[in-house]
Amino acid sequence: MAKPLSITSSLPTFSVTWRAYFEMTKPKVVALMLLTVLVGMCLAVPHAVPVQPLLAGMLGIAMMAGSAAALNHLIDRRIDGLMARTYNRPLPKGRISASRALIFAACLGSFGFIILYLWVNPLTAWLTFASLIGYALVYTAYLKRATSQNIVIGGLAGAMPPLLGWTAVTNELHGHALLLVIIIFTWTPPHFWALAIHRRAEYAKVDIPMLPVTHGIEFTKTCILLYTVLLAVACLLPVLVGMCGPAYFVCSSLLSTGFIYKAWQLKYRDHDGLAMQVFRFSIYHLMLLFMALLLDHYLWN
Ligand code: HEM
Ligand SMILES: CC(C)=CCC/C(C)=C/CC/C(C)=C/COP(=O)(O)OP(=O)(O)O
Repeated sequence: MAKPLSITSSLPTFSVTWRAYFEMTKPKVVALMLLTVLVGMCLAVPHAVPVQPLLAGMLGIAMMAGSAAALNHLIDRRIDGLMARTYNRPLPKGRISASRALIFAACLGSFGFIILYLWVNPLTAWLTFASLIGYALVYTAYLKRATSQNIVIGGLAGAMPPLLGWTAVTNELHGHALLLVIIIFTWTPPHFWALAIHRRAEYAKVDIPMLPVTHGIEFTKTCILLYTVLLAVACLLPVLVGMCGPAYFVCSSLLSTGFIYKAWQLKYRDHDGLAMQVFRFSIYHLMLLFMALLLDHYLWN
């Protein structure tokens, strides 16, 4: 006898599949990027951000960043399947096929581009497209496997969001927006290398030339410390050019001191789990720094 049709039995499968697609967009990373987009938008104008570039800009940039992340999952599916941190991802686990992942990334990226092109401006659409190519193709498909400076050079794509927010509102490139890009660019190496120290053996196993694999852990710790000092200088630039006021100066100085202290500990007073503490600290550092930019902007103006 034929089984009765059940609508409820297909529901969990549907939600599991959509969760897998959502996971491919690296939602937490994109969420922090969107904060930096929002800050770029707010700092671009002295008054309130107009609603259309705000909503269409955030949506279009989120879709294109999510598309870039899904392409990263697609291109890296073989090595992801071999590393403990990533083996459970949708593609290596077979929860989504490669062809579906490609269609998903293509649709998400194309719709994001169209939204930006039609409802924001072509400059922002093309700059976001360049960031997508920079991350998904230049970094993931080439640099990641080619050089230990992979994340330094590739970091430029991830650093672009505040500039994208700025151009979404003004349709112009501005030096102040570039300072925000420089901050994220110098933040990326200590952010990632702290994690790479913890995951060194896994990267070595799959032949990915991350700095701790090619140059050793001590050298990487020195680089992290030097980059946190460079980041502290980069964080002062908005104050030096008169873009930010005392509230930002105080907050950013505290955050810089904390990050340098953590990096110094990692180099000279390391203990179990400290590398991952530094990685987590980096995420709070960037989040609080951009919130401080926002707070300062509305106090200062
Ligand atoms: C080339 C540049 C970058 C590299 C190589 C990189 C690398 C990574 C890696 C490997 C993780 C995963 C850690 C894990 O699975 O436990 C991670 C997590 C994270 N990254 Fe980055 N990152 C970069 C740029 C950025 C940027 C620009 C942002 C935001 C503006 C960002 C925000 C985050 C956040 C929020 C997490 C935590 C995600 C979670 O808990 O699921 N990263 N990053
Ligand atoms: C359009 C636009 C703004 C694009 C930015 C795209 C984007 C989501 C960048 C995030 C950077 C990131 C998480 C890199 C880690 O990749 P990985 O392959 O080294 O790390 P994994 O092993 O965790 O995948």
